Amino acid sequence: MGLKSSVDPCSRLMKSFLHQCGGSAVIDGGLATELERHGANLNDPLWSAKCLISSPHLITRVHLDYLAAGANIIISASYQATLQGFEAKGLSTVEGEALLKKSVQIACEARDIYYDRATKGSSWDISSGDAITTTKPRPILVAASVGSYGAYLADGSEYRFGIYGDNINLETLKDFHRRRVQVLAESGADLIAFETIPNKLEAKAYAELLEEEAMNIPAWFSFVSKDGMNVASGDSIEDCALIADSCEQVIAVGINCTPPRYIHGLIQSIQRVTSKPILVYPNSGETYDADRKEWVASKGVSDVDFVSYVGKWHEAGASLIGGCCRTTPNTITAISKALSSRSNSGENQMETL
Ligand code: MET
Ligand SMILES: [Zn+2]
Repeated sequence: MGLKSSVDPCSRLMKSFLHQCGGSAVIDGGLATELERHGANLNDPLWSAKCLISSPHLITRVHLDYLAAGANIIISASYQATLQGFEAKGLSTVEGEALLKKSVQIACEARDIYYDRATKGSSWDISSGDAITTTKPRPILVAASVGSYGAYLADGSEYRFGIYGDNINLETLKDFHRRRVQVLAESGADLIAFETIPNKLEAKAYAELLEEEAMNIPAWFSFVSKDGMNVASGDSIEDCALIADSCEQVIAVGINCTPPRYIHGLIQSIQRVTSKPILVYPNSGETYDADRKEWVASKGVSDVDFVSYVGKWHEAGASLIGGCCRTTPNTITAISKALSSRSNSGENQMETL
């Protein structure tokens, strides 16, 4: 199923998707860190997008693992895939654009494979030899990832400072992102996931691009915070969420790659300024050392701890919940179970959607 329609407003479509999911939807977990766990070496300016060239089969495998774990939304491997980054590797614009599209194709193919397996089920009609459909497939969306300008810089800017200096302004950011977003908007994805947005300026650049280029695709805006009150640059989360709120194509607003302990307060702040659905997909709580390009394990939370937050986040108003860096298919299985047990026990808040 898709979210695109020229008739219905984007927001109504998101609400209907959530309704079909039983009131809340499961986002997948960390993609890049899961690729690494499977042996990929992502110590490269392209990070997970390196696998688009070197090991696309691994990306398929991780998407399939997240689908098996219960994800309703899988996010493509384009977080750090930029035309500028591909060019620095000696690739042409045509080749770069093909790789962007490939990231979405891989996710769509994984969904097809998953649906195919799920609809066939495991039973067979002995007399005819036909497969008997035993499972009703759940709705699954493919989100095309767009990482921030800081992600392209590949120095952890989006976390560390969140601001890009005097040379970067609204127009520079729009110019930087324009073609990539246009290509992804035409790639067959159901929505664009603007991830790890570290400041107001970049949110504004995305909102203006979506409107000015009349891109016919819904989007979500997801911010990153290091203190539970502001986004990484120090801009307030409310100001950022307001920009998302005023953009018609934005179907959900939230937070990703932020420690679980900050999420509850951030949901409350976002809720004060928007009635759009709220999404959260925190990281494991570990810290990323951008100089050494590795995660420092000391402050992480276990899957059990992570999942103990899920009910609270849902109660506070988040209707799309998943995981970001260093979360795994196990985390997503646990989130999926936690959300469906809430929905089965009648605790989900359908009336608020
Ligand atoms: N969707 C991206 C990933 O999981 C988000 C990365 S946040 C630094 O790889
Ligand atoms: Zn992350």
